[in-house]
Amino acid sequence: MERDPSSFLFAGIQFNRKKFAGDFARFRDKKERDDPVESSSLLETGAVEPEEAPLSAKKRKRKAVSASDAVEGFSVFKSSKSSPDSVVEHKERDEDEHLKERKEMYRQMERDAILRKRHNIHVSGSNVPSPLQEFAELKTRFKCKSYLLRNMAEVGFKEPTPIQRQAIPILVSGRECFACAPTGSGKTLAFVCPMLMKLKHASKEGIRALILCPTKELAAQTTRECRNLARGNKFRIKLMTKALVTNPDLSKLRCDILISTPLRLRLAIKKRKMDLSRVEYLVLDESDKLFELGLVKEIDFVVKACSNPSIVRSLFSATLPDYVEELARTIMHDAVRVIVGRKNTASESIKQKLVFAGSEEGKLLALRQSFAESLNPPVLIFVQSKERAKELYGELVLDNIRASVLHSDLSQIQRENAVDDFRAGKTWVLIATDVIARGMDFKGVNCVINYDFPDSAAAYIHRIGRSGRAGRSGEAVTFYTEDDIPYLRNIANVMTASGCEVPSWIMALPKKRWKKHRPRRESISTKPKDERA
Ligand SMILES: Nc1ncnc2c1ncn2[C@@H]1O[C@H](COP(=O)(O)OP(=O)(O)OP(=O)(O)O)[C@@H](O)[C@H]1O
Repeated sequence: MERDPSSFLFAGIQFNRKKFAGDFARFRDKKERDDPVESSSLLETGAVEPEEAPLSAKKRKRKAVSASDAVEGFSVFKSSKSSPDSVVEHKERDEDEHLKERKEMYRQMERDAILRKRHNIHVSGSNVPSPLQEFAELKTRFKCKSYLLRNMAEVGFKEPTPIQRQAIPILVSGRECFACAPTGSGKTLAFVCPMLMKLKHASKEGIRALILCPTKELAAQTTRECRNLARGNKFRIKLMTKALVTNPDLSKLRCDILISTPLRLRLAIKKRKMDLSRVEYLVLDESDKLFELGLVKEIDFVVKACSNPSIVRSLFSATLPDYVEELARTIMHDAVRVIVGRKNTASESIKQKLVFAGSEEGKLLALRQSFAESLNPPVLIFVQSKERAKELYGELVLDNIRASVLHSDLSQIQRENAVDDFRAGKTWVLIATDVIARGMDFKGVNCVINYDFPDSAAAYIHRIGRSGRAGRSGEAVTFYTEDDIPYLRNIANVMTASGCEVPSWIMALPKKRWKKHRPRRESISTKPKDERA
């Protein structure tokens, strides 16, 4: 028997149209009267529709529903939850909303990608929060309090730096993050700002946030910066000083933010039973240095002591070796990785130069010549040991150069004075060991001189990063002798990566796996060799 082509809707049902012709006609008439759109269109469509078809069918359905708006009692019907039509309508609206949301999400992702590209921000991780276009978004998107925006504006922060654009939304959203961005690019604000936002207001609930820094100088500087940004709020921000560590009541310490070096913190936990179980926010600043100092156990101890399950941890540095990333992944949960520019490169605003000085005597001559001819203070000079810092200081004082010196043999007060005098412009030259190579923010250092060749590429990047900060230009001069030539290539690679020219013979040197390079050097002195002590 030939099948009636109009009966496909009833496929699988044995329906004798001839026998029930009268009922069929009545049914058909009624359906067409009640629902003209639906009846004709549905009957015309095939059983299998193309991909877009459900949408158009939905639109048609909506039209049909709107036709019934005129039906008496419709409003009661509409409000009835049990009505199947209302359920369908809700479902459709939800689907529409969902579709709109998805479209908006894709548009936002596109905008985020453009912004990240413009600022050289690279991210990896799931659902990374959108970067900031401007600081004002902190208020609209994250309800940042006015005092913080005011304080940032007062210190002259007009727009966020790349690391701030990305790291702040990540941390404020409660996500963990490890970040690598050039020296002087504003990483401190990138972790202090979200910390203040998350803490909201002062509270006496134990220690709520903790920042670990590799040196006392950097811890003091970070404390000052936190206090400046928190002005107008009653946050209690404490620096872990020697006096505080020896305080017998340390176990009862209540503060919103504590800033410490790992060793002092370990002492405080072990000897004074300091409680870190309420810490909501942990930052490891200069994280690679913290791990490099042989402090992996200490850091692990601190991370475990911060046992609050909702803690947000973050790692920041201008250099992030792979092993630190791996460590970060082991301690962090669903962290976002943020890299600004290229990983482990120097700031592009620094003009870098290599100078062959031949011998130790040659270095002193070259330095004196530079002072006589071209050096523009403030100048920061790095040497490889405290003994050499003292020797060079002795020489420069003879030349009537207004210099100060900073090394680990000095008392804390003497170290602070050396930094303060240099900051205040009372001294023009600061001679130092690597103790201040990391994180120290001396505004307007014109030139960094690596009097002694740095002992690693990371040390080089951080040392020269004391100049050329916050978008200013700077200069870095690195002296080298015969002993340093095997290690030149590693520095040259950093230089070329940040756009500086390097003689081709240096680039042709063999690559060398770099362990610490700290050769024995002749003492710094203009005295004849047989007269030296
Ligand atoms: N948004 C901003 N606009 C202008 N200046 C800023 C901004 N954020 C920070 N700064 C300034 O930039 C300088 C460098 O900032 P910061 O010390 O945080 O750099 P950093 O990235 O931590 O550097 P390092 O790797 O050497 O530790 C500081 O003087 C700081 O006040």
